[in-house]
Amino acid sequence: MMARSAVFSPTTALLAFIVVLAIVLQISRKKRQRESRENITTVGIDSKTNRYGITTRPSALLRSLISTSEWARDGYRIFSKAGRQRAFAIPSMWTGSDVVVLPPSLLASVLNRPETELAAHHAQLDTIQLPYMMSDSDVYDNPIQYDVVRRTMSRQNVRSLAAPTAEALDVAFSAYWSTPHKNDDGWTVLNNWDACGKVFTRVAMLSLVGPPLCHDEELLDWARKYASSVITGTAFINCLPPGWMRSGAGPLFGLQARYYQSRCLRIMVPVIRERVQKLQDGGGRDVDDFLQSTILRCSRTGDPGQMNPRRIALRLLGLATMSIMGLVYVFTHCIGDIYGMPSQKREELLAALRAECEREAQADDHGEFSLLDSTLNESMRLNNISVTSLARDVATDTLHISGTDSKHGHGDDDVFYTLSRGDRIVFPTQNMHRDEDVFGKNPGEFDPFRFSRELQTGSGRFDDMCKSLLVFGYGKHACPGRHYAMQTLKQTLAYVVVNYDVALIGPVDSDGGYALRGKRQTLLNVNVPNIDLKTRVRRRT
Ligand code: HEM
Repeated sequence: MMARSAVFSPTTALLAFIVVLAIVLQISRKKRQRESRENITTVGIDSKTNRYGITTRPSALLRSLISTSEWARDGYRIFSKAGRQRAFAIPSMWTGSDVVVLPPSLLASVLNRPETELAAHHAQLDTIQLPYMMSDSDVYDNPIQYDVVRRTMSRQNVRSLAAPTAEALDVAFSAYWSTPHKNDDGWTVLNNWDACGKVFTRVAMLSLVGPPLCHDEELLDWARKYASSVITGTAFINCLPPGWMRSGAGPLFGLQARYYQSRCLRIMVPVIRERVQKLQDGGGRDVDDFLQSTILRCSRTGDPGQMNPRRIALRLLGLATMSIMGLVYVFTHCIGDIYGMPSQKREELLAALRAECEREAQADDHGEFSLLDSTLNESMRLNNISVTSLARDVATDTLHISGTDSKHGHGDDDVFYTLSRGDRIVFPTQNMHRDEDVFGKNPGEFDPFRFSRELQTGSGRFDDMCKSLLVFGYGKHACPGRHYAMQTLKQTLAYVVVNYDVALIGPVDSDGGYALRGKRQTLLNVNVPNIDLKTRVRRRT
């Protein structure tokens, strides 16, 4: 009773009222944007007028916190599907106005436009809100570390990372997935998110900062916490309306991340300083790792400020965060998908995966596409980090985009969209990934054989499926870490399947499957991961 009355006290109610009022005023005062765009219907507001009224804008933006997923699904069904390919818009608190959702047919022509027309930078920063979490703006405004990823993690180069990654995985699983928590019956209870987080932090830090830093347990712990707090901080910051409310309250949500960042820097900077010094003294030419490549890239700028060890450490920490969170998000969902399947199907899949791992271990030549890839692709297809993605901002006063509409079935009509500076465009990736016309029947179901089956039929549809799988983006800003990410995910999945029995803890259906499988919560544009899911794991060998 006491706790209840404290929550609903008059002071709390007044405070809540003031906060809501401030949000409404802030949104209402937002600079006048064009109320409606020709040829673009806004889903989520009065469909007859397709216009915002005095109260509809704040209310639509507030509703976007819980309705974005539903609006994107409706918009995709009505406007974007293959038969139609029209753009639509959805109100979003993220931008404090509408975001324009373009149809899949425009992917290639739009995402390869020059930055002077459609800019990725600001929209990407808004996706992970780094300015609130990182103390040096040059790190994200001038991301020269991306060049190092492009070069060292190319398809050809990434193979050399497989052996050290395998070693790191063995150390990580032995340390984090087994004793000392083991019960008498050999099972260990783990929090899925944390347990996978620890494994991937170790692996990612090995590839990015190398020894001795990647063996420092304290640093690994801070780096994992930093990555996690960037994700949570971003989710909350994006729910604040842009403008004074976001810039005022955003730093508070970034405080935790900044604290973890300072702990990481305290450990990283002295080691990086030594490396920089060695290089400046003419030594260290024989060292060939990601850290060294980053230092060399910084030195090539000719700007002494780029050789600041703290700045270099932040560049690596930013990349580590992108890697850790991407890998952990994908893998925790994959564990949920595989071990949440109905028991008979799960056992069939595990047997097939283990047989494949055994074959691959013996073969010199690894298959181009395997059941491991198929399982991971299928899980990534179903578990998008966000509802819409690949955001870009219009960087010219007016941008014309031409498309087609085949609504009436009489061939394609040309359609022109006119966008203004600052308008944000996105693609409906979550709905594209669940499109029956592309991925076949039961597109909402986890079918780990889906991709490998299509490949075997040789129908050619497999190529279309892959082109429509946008987990790593598309075009010139597509993820440069994707080859490394896929290789590492594959190695990790093989390791778990071969070495562990895993069971999800939670309600079970009559078919032996996890009763809550496929249930997702979405906050604004982000699909919130289930960070409370617990598993029981037992070493098989
Ligand atoms: C499963 C893991 C990962 C996923 C799902 C993922 C996803 C993505 C996506 C969708 C983009 C494109 C964003 C856009 O177009 O706006 C992207 C960009 C990027 N990713 Fe990843 N990523 C993952 C792992 C990694 C790793 C391991 C690294 C580096 C070691 C990395 C580094 C980057 C960088 C630097 C960019 C920006 C590229 C640019 O703007 O030109 N990612 N990632």
